[in-house]
Amino acid sequence: MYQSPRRLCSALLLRDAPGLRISSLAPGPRRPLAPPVLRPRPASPRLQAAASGAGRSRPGTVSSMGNGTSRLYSALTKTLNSSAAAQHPEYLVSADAEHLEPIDPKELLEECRAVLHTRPPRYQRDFVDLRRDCRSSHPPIRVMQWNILAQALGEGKDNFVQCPVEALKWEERKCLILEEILAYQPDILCLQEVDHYFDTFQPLLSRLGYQGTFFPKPWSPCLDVEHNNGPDGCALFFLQSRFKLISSTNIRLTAMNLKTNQVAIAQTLECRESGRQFCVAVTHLKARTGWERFRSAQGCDLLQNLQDITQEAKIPLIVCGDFNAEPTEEVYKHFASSSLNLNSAYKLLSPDGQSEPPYTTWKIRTSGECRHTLDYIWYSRHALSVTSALDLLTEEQIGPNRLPSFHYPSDHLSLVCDFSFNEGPDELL
Ligand SMILES: NC(=O)C1=CN([C@@H]2O[C@H](COP(=O)(O)OP(=O)(O)OC[C@H]3O[C@@H](n4cnc5c(N)ncnc54)[C@H](OP(=O)(O)O)[C@@H]3O)[C@@H](O)[C@H]2O)C=CC1
Ligand SMILES: [Mg+2]
Repeated sequence: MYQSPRRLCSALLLRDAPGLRISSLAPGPRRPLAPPVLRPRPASPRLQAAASGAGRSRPGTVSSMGNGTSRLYSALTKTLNSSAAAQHPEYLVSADAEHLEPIDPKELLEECRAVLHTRPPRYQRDFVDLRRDCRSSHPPIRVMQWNILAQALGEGKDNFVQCPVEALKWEERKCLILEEILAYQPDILCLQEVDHYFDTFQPLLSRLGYQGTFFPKPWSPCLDVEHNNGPDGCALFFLQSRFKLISSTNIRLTAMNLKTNQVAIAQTLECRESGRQFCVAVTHLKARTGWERFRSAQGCDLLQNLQDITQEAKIPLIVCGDFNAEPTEEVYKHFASSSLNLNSAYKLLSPDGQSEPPYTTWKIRTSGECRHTLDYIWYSRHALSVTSALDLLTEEQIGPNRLPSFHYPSDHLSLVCDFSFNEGPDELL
């Protein structure tokens, strides 16, 4: 397959030919690139998963011990029964991850692919190399931003009129989401619309070596949906092998001095390799047209909180979010011109580095087609550099029925960037 010099290796190896499985994890640019391995579809994908030596664990991810296949099978099937969290709405009480056995990411990926074997091939997205002069001696920090679509909203409220209900079945959609996370292997994962934290993402991701935090919306619209799985909210995960948690703040955003239904999580982390500290935040601002001033006020409140947490920008910052705002909106302009000195990472994919992508979400509702740029990864431009970013899906790949679909689990695309700390005079704010 041809790849332009700026393209790095294929990230999600998902064009399964009939009778063949493609198996490999997606290394980022800092990792040696292994081409996809095509091999015959095994009689038992789960046995194959246990036996497979293809792919690589990332440094810091844990390897399985003993009978990985059966443990993994039980891990995944356990998450299929998700009513427990809805029956026990102690949303802020975390499961005791210490007692859960580690999972090998390769095995979980194979397990997901086995569940998804009837789905159409997923599309490949490539990392675009943005390194100008990368002087960092430490491995980059990979950050994923993703509104994964709350299950209750997708099935009960969103009205994706061109998306068949079967495409939204949680048992399979969950595996599509996990497959995407496992393919890109982020060091930091910032999610919105998470309504399966305690029964799915927290237990599975903690077994992959992540530490997670969840902050639900106070009045989640999910709770209005029959058979909901609890409130949706923001979740922030980081790899414990790479970072140490220094501080964590759950923020209920205010607008015009009133508490709102929108939230954020901000954490200060320390890199274990370099000892450098930085702050990462995740948020999901108020949706819908007519709420532009409200979003703007929420953005100002978040910026104020981040000023305090970063000690007036002394600590480098990464902010991920579904801002529900096009770049023309006031809240975007507040972020672009803040004294925190932020840049939006995905602008760097444009030829002049000045334009946001044409869309990060694309869906068809009863009101018609909704194609918008709403999701962003902001970063401290003087302290950090974006060394690569995952390209978006093309219109053709997204398809005429748009998102979500049988081959993509959310109406929002994931954004993934690799960051390095600037070394030298640039890092001074
Ligand atoms: N019980 C109570 O007293 C209260 C209950 N509520 C509940 O909360 C809800 C509002 O919550 P709030 O957080 O302000 O919600 P938002 O307006 O922020 O939207 C909530 C979700 O709806 C999605 N959405 C956006 N546009 C549409 C659309 N056109 N059709 C369907 N879904 C859409 C958004 O997805 P995306 O971001 O991907 O666009 C978002 O995740 C109320 O509808 C009510 O159900 C709220 C306050 C009090
Ligand atoms: Mg939504």
